[in-house]
Amino acid sequence: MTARRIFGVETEYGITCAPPTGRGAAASGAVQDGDSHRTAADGDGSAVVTADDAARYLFRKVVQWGRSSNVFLRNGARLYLDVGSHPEYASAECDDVHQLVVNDRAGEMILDEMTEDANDLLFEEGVPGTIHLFKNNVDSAGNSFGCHENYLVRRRRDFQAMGEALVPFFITRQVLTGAGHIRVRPGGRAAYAFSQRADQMWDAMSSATTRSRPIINTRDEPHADADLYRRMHVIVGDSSVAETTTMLKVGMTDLLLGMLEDGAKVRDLALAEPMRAIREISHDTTAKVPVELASGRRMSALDMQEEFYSRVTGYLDDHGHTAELSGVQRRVLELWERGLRALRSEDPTLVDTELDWAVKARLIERYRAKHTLALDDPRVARLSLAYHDISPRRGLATTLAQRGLMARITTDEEVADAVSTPPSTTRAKLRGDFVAAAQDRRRDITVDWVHLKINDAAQRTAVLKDPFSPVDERVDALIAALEV
Ligand SMILES: Nc1ncnc2c1ncn2[C@@H]1O[C@H](COP(=O)(O)OP(=O)(O)OP(=O)(O)O)[C@@H](O)[C@H]1O
Ligand SMILES: [Mg+2]
Repeated sequence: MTARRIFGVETEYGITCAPPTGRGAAASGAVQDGDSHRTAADGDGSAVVTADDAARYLFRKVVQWGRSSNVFLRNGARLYLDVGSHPEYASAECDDVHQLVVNDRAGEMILDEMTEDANDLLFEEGVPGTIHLFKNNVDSAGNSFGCHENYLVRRRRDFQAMGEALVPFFITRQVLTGAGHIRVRPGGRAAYAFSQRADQMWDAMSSATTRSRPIINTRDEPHADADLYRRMHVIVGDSSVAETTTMLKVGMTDLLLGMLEDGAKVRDLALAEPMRAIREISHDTTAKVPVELASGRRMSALDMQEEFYSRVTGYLDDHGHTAELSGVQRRVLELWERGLRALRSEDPTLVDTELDWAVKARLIERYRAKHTLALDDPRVARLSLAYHDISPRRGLATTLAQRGLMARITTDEEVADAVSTPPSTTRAKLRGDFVAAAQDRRRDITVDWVHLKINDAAQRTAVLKDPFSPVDERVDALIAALEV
């Protein structure tokens, strides 16, 4: 059996309040306002709601019931407003990639409902504008925000070495899992790139997040038994719109981690200049231009991803794991291989309903051809932004999926269910049940990834150091105490 692993994805969302033109952000020229102190203004100069204010409207109901803008939900996830006014949804702990995609999509649904409520509130108060939420990584002011992946790994002395083996993987996987980005080249001309996030990363590994923007954050905060585990906190990925891109991003990383945890070494793929390579690779949409390795060898991102793919599949075969792979793991490997083939044969149609960069490129190219537009035309920028708008009405993903232009692996029913139901196989189940019981009985509690506490005279607390366990008698007792 491939080892069971806990993982979770945190997504920060872009937020803006578009001026009221009645046409929605995609058509109205909305920009994302990342600067909370700036007041955006529409064409005739009338002020509209800042991103900061929009975030406050968004969280007003949450603050009413949770008395905080940092809450844990019935589905085990965390929802909060961090600095910089970017709403964040941190998925519940999952132990299966499909389950993770479902919990992540439930987060979009929760945030979309909050957006609709906030827009109703704006309307009621006579405030002009429509709030939009974007699952992307950069706003029009150039501010970057993240999508972090978390993987539980066993604690061992060579965590740093494992991280170093992963850096070239994370730098090159963007040719498969990048969200696609129209960037402005020096000199002002627009060009398509694989990743929104690549230009924003400054460090390979570091214990700080925002200041240095490392690929892997090495801060030691396992949210689990610290004697046994570490949490690999990956900062570098683009947020994914297509479910299949999330699936591949997390699934391929999980399989590679399994191989490394089992003792396999990947030392020969270290890059000479990782932070230069990450940008060059993002900008080279052929994925075939070589970059220099520490060994002096030159390989392209495509060569390197082919190498990672063949090492992972070779490892699985050699250790008899291939036959035991789950359905979603097989799907991950199949898409990984097909993505590589699409790049090698320069045929994006092989993946243009599944990998964000290809889905988006196709959308943009068709639109440009139909209206004879340059890549840097503002209408193309708005279309590209609307790809990330989470609203099923204003955003494009739902329509693309309905037209068969974007693949899905979940059903609407599964996602709707996961709005209020935690994953059943991990610690998230205990947290979700506890939160639900407290909400139903209007009891005051304090919760984080590890702790569940009833805020009464007795201050009963359960400490859940095992993220794999969905059952715990102490939590049953806590829930019983809530119910009396
Ligand atoms: N033991 C664990 N191993 C791996 N992932 C975990 C574990 N416990 C929780 N997670 C996941 O890690 C993520 C933590 O999200 P959170 O936003 O709280 O991150 P953080 O790094 O602790 O804090 P911050 O975002 O404030 O820096 C969640 O998606 C959660 O499901
Ligand atoms: Mg977070």
